[in-house]
Amino acid sequence: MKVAKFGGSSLASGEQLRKVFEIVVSDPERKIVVVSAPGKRNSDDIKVTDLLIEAAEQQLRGENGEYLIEDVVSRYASIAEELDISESVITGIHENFMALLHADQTNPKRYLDALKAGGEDNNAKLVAGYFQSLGVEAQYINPKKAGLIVTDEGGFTRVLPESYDRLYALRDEPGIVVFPGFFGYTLDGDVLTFSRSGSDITGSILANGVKADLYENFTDVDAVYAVNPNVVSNPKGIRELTYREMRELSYAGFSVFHDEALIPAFRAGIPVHIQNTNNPAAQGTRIVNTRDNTNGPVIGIASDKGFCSIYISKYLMNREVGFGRKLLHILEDYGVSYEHIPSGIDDVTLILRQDQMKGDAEKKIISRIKKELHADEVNVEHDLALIMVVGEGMRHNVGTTARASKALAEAKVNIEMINQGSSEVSMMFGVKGHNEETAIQALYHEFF
Ligand SMILES: Nc1ncnc2c1ncn2[C@@H]1O[C@H](COP(=O)(O)OP(=O)(O)O)[C@@H](O)[C@H]1O
Ligand SMILES: N[C@@H](CC(=O)OP(=O)(O)O)C(=O)O
Repeated sequence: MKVAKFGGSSLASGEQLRKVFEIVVSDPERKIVVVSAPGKRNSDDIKVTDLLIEAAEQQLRGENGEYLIEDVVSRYASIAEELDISESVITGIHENFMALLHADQTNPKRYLDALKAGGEDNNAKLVAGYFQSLGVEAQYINPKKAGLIVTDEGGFTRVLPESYDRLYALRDEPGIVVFPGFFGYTLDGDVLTFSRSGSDITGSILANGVKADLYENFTDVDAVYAVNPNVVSNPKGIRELTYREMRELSYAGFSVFHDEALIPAFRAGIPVHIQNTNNPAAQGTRIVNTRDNTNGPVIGIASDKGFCSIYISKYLMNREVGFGRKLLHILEDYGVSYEHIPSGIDDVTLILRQDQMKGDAEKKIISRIKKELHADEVNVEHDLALIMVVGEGMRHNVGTTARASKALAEAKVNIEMINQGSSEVSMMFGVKGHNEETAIQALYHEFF
């Protein structure tokens, strides 16, 4: 049995849905179909999810977001029209979105999540209706009915482990199950969405729950490429990646697959296959536990912007018991998490996502570090990009760091920090945000 997830780009128009249908029915093993909300039809388009977020925010500001809901509904209507799906389906979708828009706003986060989730929920109904109209046994199944139970952990949606056992029963449903991605229900019956692009997570949870043989993730590229194809043209496609490599690369910026979507499939030993809806004959990329051929030290290079670093220096920091704890406690007081902590004898650097520093949080954090920890020096650097060079082969190859540093030096990119850390499959370089693309191109040409 296979779980097939289709992303927003695969569901943006009637023409795309036709391709999805052909793919699903061409393999009887494709039993569970997870869908996102309609995505962009071209590069200037807006995703349905973004329209829904804007509509919710307008309502919460006391403005009227109804015109945005009309835009959203017209997206479903044009798909339905292209595919000759009964108008009553669109009437139902319109009513549902209007009810969500005018729902109780006492808890703004819950209100926003419910409206956002409507994008995938209504799309699953539309896709199931389309499959039925072509004479195929298919049904929409709601995550609450299926038992996809989630919880809110400090603002992050996490699946509850008991969901997996409940979801197993989906195996026995008749025909094809069309399941909306991106959200689940709390034990109290509230809708909670995963983070953006979270339908990949739903697909992985379902693959684990039904103990699928394969989790197929259909998108709009022939493969996961060694670098972001928007930064280097025609980059090398990757045939096989390990879970660990993909986890590092998706965390560090490969937006093609959500970084939280690997763990459920990985825990159940289910391989993930990333494929192209627009070219299903292409080989795609398989994500597996181990791969035989390491093909040189590096398999991919990812990057992400929007980081800052706090450098703290204090003579004899290494001898001071509790220094790290006190430092991290200050961050905790402001609800700030860290990404990396490279350290030396007398110094430590905290690398954080800059957007967490709301209001005067940064000022307060710095002043407390200075006062409470009696630091000799505290410096903040903004607008950093982190570049992750990843590959299982790195463990067996000598000189990879030297090659990377040389390539960056030749491209005149100053390395702000290096962290080889405890991960055996990656090394990280911090560079100024404006050097990100130059750095990626230089590293790509060095290793590929
Ligand atoms: N290394 C990479 N390999 C392939 N695609 C990548 C990579 N890095 C970023 N991308 C981008 O990810 C996009 C696919 O992800 P996404 O837009 O979320 O698709 P979907 O609509 O299927 O969810 C590609 O079109 C590509 O622009
Ligand atoms: N529609 C949601 C969830 C999702 O997974 O979408 P996509 O498959 O288009 O990345 C979002 O835009 O975040």
